[in-house]
Amino acid sequence: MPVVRALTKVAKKALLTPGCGCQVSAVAVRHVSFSPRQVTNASDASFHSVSFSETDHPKVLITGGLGQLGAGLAKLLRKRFGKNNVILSDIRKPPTHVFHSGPFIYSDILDYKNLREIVVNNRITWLVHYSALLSAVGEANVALARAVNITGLHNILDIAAEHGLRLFVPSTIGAFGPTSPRNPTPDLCVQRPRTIYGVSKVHAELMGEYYHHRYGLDFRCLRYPGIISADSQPGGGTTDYAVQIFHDAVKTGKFECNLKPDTRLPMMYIDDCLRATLEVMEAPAETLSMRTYNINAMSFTPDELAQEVQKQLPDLQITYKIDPVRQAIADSWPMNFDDSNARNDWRWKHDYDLPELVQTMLNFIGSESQVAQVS
Ligand SMILES: NC(=O)C1=CN([C@@H]2O[C@H](COP(=O)(O)OP(=O)(O)OC[C@H]3O[C@@H](n4cnc5c(N)ncnc54)[C@H](O)[C@@H]3O)[C@@H](O)[C@H]2O)C=CC1
Ligand SMILES: CC(=O)[C@H](N)C(=O)O
Repeated sequence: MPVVRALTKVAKKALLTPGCGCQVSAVAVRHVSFSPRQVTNASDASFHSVSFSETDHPKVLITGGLGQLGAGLAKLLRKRFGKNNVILSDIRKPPTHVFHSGPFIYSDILDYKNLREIVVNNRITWLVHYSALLSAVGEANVALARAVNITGLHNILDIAAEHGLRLFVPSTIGAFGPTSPRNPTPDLCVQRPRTIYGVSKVHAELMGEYYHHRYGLDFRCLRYPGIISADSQPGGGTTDYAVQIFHDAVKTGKFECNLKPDTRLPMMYIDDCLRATLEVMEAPAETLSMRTYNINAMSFTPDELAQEVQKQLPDLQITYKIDPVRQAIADSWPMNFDDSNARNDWRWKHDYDLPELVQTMLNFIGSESQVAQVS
């Protein structure tokens, strides 16, 4: 098999070369990295990488940037690294305010050559890979979820390794399953998820860690809980109810919940999630004892969330109409997340607990709805 032979030859060469990706220091890792795909495609494989010393700031590409989290992350990173150093990308047309807030580019993660062109032409040094189909939409379209979440990830990994990028791929509480310890769920335990979303995320964790050890890829991964945001809509997950309740409470005073009242899941306000992402990306490599970390902030049930919202909006009426697909998923996920390794290694600390989350969401959505009524 020529592919295997070529790989073996190059791997041997790399192992004999000082600074091979296997046991090198963090600095060397950034300078020497290679991708199996480039090696097998090009006979004169040159292991190009852009080192951070060439630029003052990282040059960041965010894939899947028009979802719930991407625009918020772009805003945070642009504040830190400059507007033009952060490129948002997606396959959808950006809304006007996003289009005018900084560089946006079309990028389909299933198109390997186009991705490579973007990385090369823009001298990208950090890649934040947000494209994915989430848990509920993934179950509704398994073939597409498999393509985007698994084939797409392979493209991302190869391009990141080939160009010496620092790569962030989020994982999720959904990477665990019914046989995992659920209360609390530690970083290292049985992971046998029952959704294509979860399976693809375990695959991403393992592939990223493998590329780190095998090729020196600077892979970093956080397992996010359900993320709650006021100014962006969730993309079809099991935890979406915890965003929708705020919008419905303010707009109609009624909310129909698709999970049972006692379904406990780990959750986090978006500002904490995005800050954690920046912090782990900036953490010195020697502080990271692992490449995949749980992060957490709070854990609540629909009933507990509704009671907290009712402290501010006492007339809110809650009814329950259970979605069997989402309920089965939620019942297999962690109830509480143990994030002590993140807290110890790189000093992760959340700012928002349930009362602050509820106050912040209601303030934001309430003021938006007042503006809408005036105009
Ligand atoms: N929002 C949450 O509660 C959590 C999110 N995560 C992870 O964080 C990441 C971002 O999540 P969200 O923003 O909530 O997701 P989302 O579902 O809101 O957005 C995903 C984006 O990926 C894009 N996309 C789909 N196919 C694509 C393709 N072929 N090429 C390029 N882009 C494509 C979509 O157009 C969409 O804008 C995902 O990887 C997700 O698994 C993890 C745990 C919790
Ligand atoms: C927790 C997640 O990964 C996401 N919000 C989902 O519910 O699918």
